[in-house]
Amino acid sequence: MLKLRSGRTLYYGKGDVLSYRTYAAPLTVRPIEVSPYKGESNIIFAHNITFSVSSEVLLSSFTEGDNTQVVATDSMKNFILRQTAEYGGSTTEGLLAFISERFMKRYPHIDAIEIQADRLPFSAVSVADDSGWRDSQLVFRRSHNEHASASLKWNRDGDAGILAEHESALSHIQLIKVSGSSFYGFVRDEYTTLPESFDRPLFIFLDIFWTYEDAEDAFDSTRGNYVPSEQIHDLAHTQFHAEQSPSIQHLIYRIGMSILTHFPQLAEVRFESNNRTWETVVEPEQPAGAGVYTEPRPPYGFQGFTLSRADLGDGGDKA
Ligand SMILES: O=c1[nH]c(=O)c2[nH]c(=O)[nH]c2[nH]1
Repeated sequence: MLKLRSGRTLYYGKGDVLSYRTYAAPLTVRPIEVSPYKGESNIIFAHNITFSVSSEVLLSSFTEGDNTQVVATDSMKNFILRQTAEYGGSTTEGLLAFISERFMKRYPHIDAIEIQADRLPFSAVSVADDSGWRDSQLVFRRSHNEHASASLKWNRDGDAGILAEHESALSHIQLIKVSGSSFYGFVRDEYTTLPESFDRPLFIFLDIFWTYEDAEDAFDSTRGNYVPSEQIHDLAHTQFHAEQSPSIQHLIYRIGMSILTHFPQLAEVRFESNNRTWETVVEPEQPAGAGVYTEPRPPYGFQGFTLSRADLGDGGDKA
């Protein structure tokens, strides 16, 4: 939310700016051992962008209906789409920085910008030819699974914008582990009806957010330090798969330690999780036996947690 120096909230902008760019520069990333991900063709580089601006000189547009300094949100949409054609990089964060920097230059009366984008994921379909199965370079399917996103805030300093905040994210992860999770030892008192569970089918909704020590690493993948959401996802999978979790609280802590250990270029990692554990209808009689579950009834539980490099301590974590 953008504010004036006086502390007054003042902003306007455009949401749902849908931008389907084709043939952006391919992304290549440094591989990590727990992920097969090495990069992305970026043949489709698509985003849903939200853009807003703030400025002292816009006050009169609210108080007096004076539109002389108002860049129409329709023009903002056109600006975003046209600049997207000119972007030469390969990351969502880089695209948002490019648009913001150009906007600050073009409209010197704008003091601050907030820009956010959800990547619209498309994955190549598999096609067979004489040498076997390969990814089509022409046909893609829209994915409605988890997606990457990023947000940036800029404040004007002279001719340019100075980056005030940045965050990258992987949103709407939904993971179920059918066995190997427990929840016991919690406070038992007159309000407790929940039985202790030593092996529950743990279904979590999870959003993971991260910030870089130096945001240039997010903007410019050629520096070799870009952290792709796919590798973050694979680290989260690996941790969930490998460990017996005593709670979601501890699970997200362990995922966070693993992320900060693998990526020294990150300053912080943040989690928002939901507990969507299936309700048991028919208890399995033995491990890996037939059980039947149904959707849990509301309400749901949630957790939030932030880790920074200070949490790694000396020598880092062995996660
Ligand atoms: O992982 C969990 N953490 C909790 O704090 C909690 N509370 C609850 O009812 N179930 C769970 N599960």
